[in-house]
Amino acid sequence: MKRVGLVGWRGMVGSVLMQRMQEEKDFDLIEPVFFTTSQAGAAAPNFGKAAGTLRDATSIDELKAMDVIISCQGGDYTTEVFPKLRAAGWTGYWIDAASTLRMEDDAVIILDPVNDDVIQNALTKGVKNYIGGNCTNSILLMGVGGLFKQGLVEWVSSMTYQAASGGGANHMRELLKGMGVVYGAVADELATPSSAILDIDRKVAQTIRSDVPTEYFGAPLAGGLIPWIDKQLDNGQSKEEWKGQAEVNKILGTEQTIPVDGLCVRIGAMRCHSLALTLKLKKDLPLAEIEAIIKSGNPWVKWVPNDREISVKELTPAAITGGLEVGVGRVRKLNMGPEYISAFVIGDQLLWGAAEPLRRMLRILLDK
Ligand SMILES: NC(=O)C1=CN([C@@H]2O[C@H](COP(=O)(O)OP(=O)(O)OC[C@H]3O[C@@H](n4cnc5c(N)ncnc54)[C@H](OP(=O)(O)O)[C@@H]3O)[C@@H](O)[C@H]2O)C=CC1
Ligand SMILES: N[C@@H](CC(=O)OP(=O)(O)O)C(=O)O
Repeated sequence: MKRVGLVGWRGMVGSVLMQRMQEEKDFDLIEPVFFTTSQAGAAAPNFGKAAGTLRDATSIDELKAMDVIISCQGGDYTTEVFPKLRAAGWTGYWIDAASTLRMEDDAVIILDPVNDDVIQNALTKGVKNYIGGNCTNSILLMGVGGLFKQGLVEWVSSMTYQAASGGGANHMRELLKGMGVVYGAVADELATPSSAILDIDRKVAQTIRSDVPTEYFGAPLAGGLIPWIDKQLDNGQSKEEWKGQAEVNKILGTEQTIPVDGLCVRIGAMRCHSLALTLKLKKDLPLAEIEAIIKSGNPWVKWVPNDREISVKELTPAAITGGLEVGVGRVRKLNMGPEYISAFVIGDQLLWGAAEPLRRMLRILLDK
């Protein structure tokens, strides 16, 4: 049985991973060893299998004893520990949620329903580093990967609506606190049907400007949005926007770069990222054929017909959150010409966007 080191298991991505591993009975197939950066020596969690005590996640000797390590601990941890571990001669498999190693030549970005061929090819070549993609890109490809796989996409513009969870647990809390602060400021007026809506609006605007907490997001998110995610690059893109083209092409293993660009925006959803896409296809295909190709992309595509009633019910964070289905809808031809189509893609960014590709990579290794 393979010894699998789990680092970052109690964080947000890690907790979702543990939940999925229990659901899929992955613990039956491995000897889990739990690591920590803060509580070494304390009792390890029991996810259906006793695992002794927590090991020190910075101990290269302890880590070296693992066949596989899955890290959801974050980029700083990877930067600190991974090079030391390899330098110490460790040849096990490293599976990671953090972006640190994604673009390295000796690493593969994993999203097996889309790029199993790339993963299998890398395994054959002896590649040992398998890194989860950026959540937005993974959801984009889980949604409309079928069109990419058939070589039909000339370019895609992706305008995103990204959930608070992309920042982490504290960001989700800040969003909820902010919602509470806004509501609290006008609770009395709301309880009084005769109160003037413009007075309520003025009070809400003032509250958002001055009282909504901004410690983690740096700007008020409740009742608003933030049109920038991640660092600023010299070319005017945000780092999140830069990842689009870089990662999508690496995931697909394209020989000729497919342009991917757009604006990434944080909105007040909890854990569903959405993308409004404009795709330029290489040819004018009937909508029915486009639908069939998108549906054939993978079994988790949830096709939503371009119908008002169904879209507002099925293509929303409320409908999609907590599940593995990736909603794809609002697909129609655009005024720009017959090769231009729109699509709205929505997925739970903690599942396909973070934990699930890591879990499935472990399974691929166990089945090898
Ligand atoms: N958030 C996301 O949507 C995505 C995140 N990722 C990547 O995954 C990595 C981890 O992200 P995320 O899970 O959000 O990070 P978290 O901040 O939730 O967890 C990271 C670590 O913080 C420590 N920690 C300290 N206090 C607590 C606490 N009260 N509860 C739980 N853990 C605590 C834990 O380490 P210890 O047990 O050692 O103390 C934990 O493993 C990052 O590199 C991120 O880039 C990738 C894709 C999407
Ligand atoms: N940056 C993403 C979340 C994330 O962790 O991305 P990455 O794994 O590329 O750092 C967001 O904020 O929604």
